[in-house]
Amino acid sequence: MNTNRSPCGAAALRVTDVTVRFAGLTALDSVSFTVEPGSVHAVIGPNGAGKSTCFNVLSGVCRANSGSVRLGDTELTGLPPHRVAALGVARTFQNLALPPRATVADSLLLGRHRLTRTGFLAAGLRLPSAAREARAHLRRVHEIAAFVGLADDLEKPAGALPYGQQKLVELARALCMEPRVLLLDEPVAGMTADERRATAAVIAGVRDGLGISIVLVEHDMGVVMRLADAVTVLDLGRRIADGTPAQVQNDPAVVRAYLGAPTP
Ligand SMILES: Nc1ncnc2c1ncn2[C@@H]1O[C@H](COP(=O)(O)OP(=O)(O)OP(=O)(O)O)[C@@H](O)[C@H]1O
Repeated sequence: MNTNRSPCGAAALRVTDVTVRFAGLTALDSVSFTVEPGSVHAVIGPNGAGKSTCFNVLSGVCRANSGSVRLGDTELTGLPPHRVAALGVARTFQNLALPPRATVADSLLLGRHRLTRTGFLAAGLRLPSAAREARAHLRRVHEIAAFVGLADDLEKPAGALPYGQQKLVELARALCMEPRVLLLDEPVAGMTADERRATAAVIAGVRDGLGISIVLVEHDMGVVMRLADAVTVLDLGRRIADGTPAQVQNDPAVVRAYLGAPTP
């Protein structure tokens, strides 16, 4: 697969002092962390820690009350989701969001939509430029499907695939947007052990082979500890630890947050 397609090269994703309040509840309290280019950065924490809220801020679904999110020199703060996606931050969803009857190929082509230059008039008139562009997108869809291991499933309805493969279709669709940063919301939730292993290998391949930065919200600590280069731990909306998997695993504040032990 051509691995040199990220639009504007490597850039750090900087989250600075982000605060989100919902009617009196502070879901994120001045949270900061930096996702280094080409790394897997996990955001973990017990239930209600603020992980989904953080994810929603990064993807533009949720507006922060204060603080900023920047990708390299580009300000993402307050932009709507489609603008954030256009600037190179793609996301997958915790629950599958695939059109059930569409084939895998069509689902992946949906991911190419923002990169399509030909207007609907040229496409409708079947101009040669439109046909050339459509062929190039289809070629790329085939490359990405092969990269994630879905090459033999392109003509199947996405909704008929086993659950683990449907999640891979979602991941492949996000890759079809040629992102610089990929936000993965619980990518292995509900999977069998084999599916978890296969998906973890694909995620590592995306980082190592494509150089795309990945932000991972995941409850499966085995996957987090194996895959992540860095981990930010949230508890009750606050960042309580930040470091390598080994560092945060041994951090007393993290142990307390997960075990619910009282703070001395
Ligand atoms: N739209 C909302 N309105 C009001 N409160 C919200 C909203 N979204 C989240 N919250 C609250 O904000 C806090 C953080 O929630 P969030 O879903 O971000 O945590 P989480 O770490 O993703 O939890 P989980 O692991 O259970 O999914 C929780 O107390 C939650 O109830």
